[in-house]
Amino acid sequence: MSESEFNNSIQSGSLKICVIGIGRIGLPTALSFANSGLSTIGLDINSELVDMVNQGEFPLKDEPGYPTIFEKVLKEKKFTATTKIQDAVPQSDVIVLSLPTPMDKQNVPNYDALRLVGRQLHEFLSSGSIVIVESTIEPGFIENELKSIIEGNDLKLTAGKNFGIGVCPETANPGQILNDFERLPRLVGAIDQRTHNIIKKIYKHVFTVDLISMPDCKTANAVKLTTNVFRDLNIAFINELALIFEKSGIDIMTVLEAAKTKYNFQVHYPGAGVGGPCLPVNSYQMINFAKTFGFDNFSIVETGRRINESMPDHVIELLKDAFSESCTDIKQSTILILGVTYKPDIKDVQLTPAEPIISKLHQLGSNVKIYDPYFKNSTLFGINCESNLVESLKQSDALIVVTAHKEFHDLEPAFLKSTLKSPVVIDSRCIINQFDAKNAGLIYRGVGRGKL
Ligand SMILES: NC(=O)c1ccc[n+]([C@@H]2O[C@H](COP(=O)([O-])OP(=O)(O)OC[C@H]3O[C@@H](n4cnc5c(N)ncnc54)[C@H](O)[C@@H]3O)[C@@H](O)[C@H]2O)c1
Ligand SMILES: CC(=O)N[C@@H]1[C@@H](OP(=O)(O)OP(=O)(O)OC[C@H]2O[C@@H](n3ccc(=O)[nH]c3=O)[C@H](O)[C@@H]2O)O[C@H](CO)[C@@H](O)[C@@H]1O
Repeated sequence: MSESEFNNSIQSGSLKICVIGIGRIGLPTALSFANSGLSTIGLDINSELVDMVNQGEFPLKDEPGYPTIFEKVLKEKKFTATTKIQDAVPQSDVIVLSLPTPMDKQNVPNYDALRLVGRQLHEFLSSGSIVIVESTIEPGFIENELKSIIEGNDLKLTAGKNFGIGVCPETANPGQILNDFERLPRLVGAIDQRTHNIIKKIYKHVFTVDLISMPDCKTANAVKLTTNVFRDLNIAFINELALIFEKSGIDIMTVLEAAKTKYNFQVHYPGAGVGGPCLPVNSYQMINFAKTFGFDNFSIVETGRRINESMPDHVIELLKDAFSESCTDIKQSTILILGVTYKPDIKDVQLTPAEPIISKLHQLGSNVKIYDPYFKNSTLFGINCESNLVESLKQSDALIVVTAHKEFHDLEPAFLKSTLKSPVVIDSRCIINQFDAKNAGLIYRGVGRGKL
């Protein structure tokens, strides 16, 4: 299709969209496309997910606004899902890739899903189509790998000639994706100007947010990584500062609240570690990217990762210190983990720091309980999660706040003192007032807080 034909098909609503990967990001993306009036097919290898969606059950309960949009586009028959790429891709004009880009156990980024789908697109992509990669990838992956995979060796497809490829990196934040889709600017990069212009027209039609033109795909992907690695590093700085302040009797939260008054201080908070599918992975993507240019040691990013990955150990050290004060033997003790998701108020445990904390407690011979409002009556990390907070506290020798869900902010020290078997509280997110904790008779340790 020519640029003007794409424009006409957007306005007439005849443009056909296929979103490949309808997970946390891809499903809301597909629904937003459908909600803009464009018929959209969601493609996924997870047949249970596809069946669930086609039966009208929305899987992302923690994404406000989307259950309503989901019902609307299903009723309008603007959205369906399938596992069959051969049914979805040939009839689509625009293919959006929202595929996972995880890392392996050695922290090496894994782009196999994109490579596999790239080979399938070589087989099923219709001439004149546009491929838009929303997944978070290293700069250059499109230009140096994916483009050639889709082109293949039979000259059937040539990028810039009979198909276009570009990127619009994801910027949404789990738990508030709709809000972010309606608010946050999006980056657009492509292999040629025509594709760039078409992608901008499509995203302006669907998301109505500011679109920031980048000179090419790799620059757009570089911006995406830069912003998240910047965040990972800043958190590492505050985490290491927290260790120093603990020894010097300075309260990190008091420092941060005051520092926030400086106009150019961007506040970050200490914690049990940095989890999620973004920040840890994006830092290792950046490290991997640097290696391709001979920077075998992107030292500041690697140091930041080491600090953030050491925080679960620090939480365990705080527990050991508190147990030495309460003369509790960590072996055979029962420890309650409060909050197990990687960040507050969403149901997602990807790379959560709770996992290494739990594993280390088991190695020390402790019995671990989990209470998380998003995982009641579930089994996580081999543990049957608790469904009743009070009962869990009564059976526990210590409490570790790992993830500060909204509902934990009201926990009163006196209540904890009266319910815990022994009054030990490790607060990795500093949500409990340490003076109130002391006055209530708790043996309290907070990340970044000296002993009172
Ligand atoms: N989750 C976030 O907060 C977030 C934020 C910004 C960017 N991103 C990026 O967006 C991309 C997608 O992340 P996500 O969180 O939505 O992942 P996800 O795991 O929630 O969803 C990915 C989906 O792709 C499907 N899939 C995997 N291989 C497939 C294949 N070969 N064909 C079809 N479907 C396949 C999976 O079944 C899954 O449903 C990643 O690159 C991630 O880095 C995620
Ligand atoms: C599109 C995209 O890529 N969006 C990202 C997404 O990132 P995300 O979903 O991974 O969430 P994050 O908030 O970054 O948290 C990650 C981990 O870091 C811990 N943390 C956080 C802040 C802090 O001060 N101290 C901490 O210790 C926290 O507990 C958690 O484990 O949303 C962020 C806005 O929320 C965005 O900025 C960020 O670009």
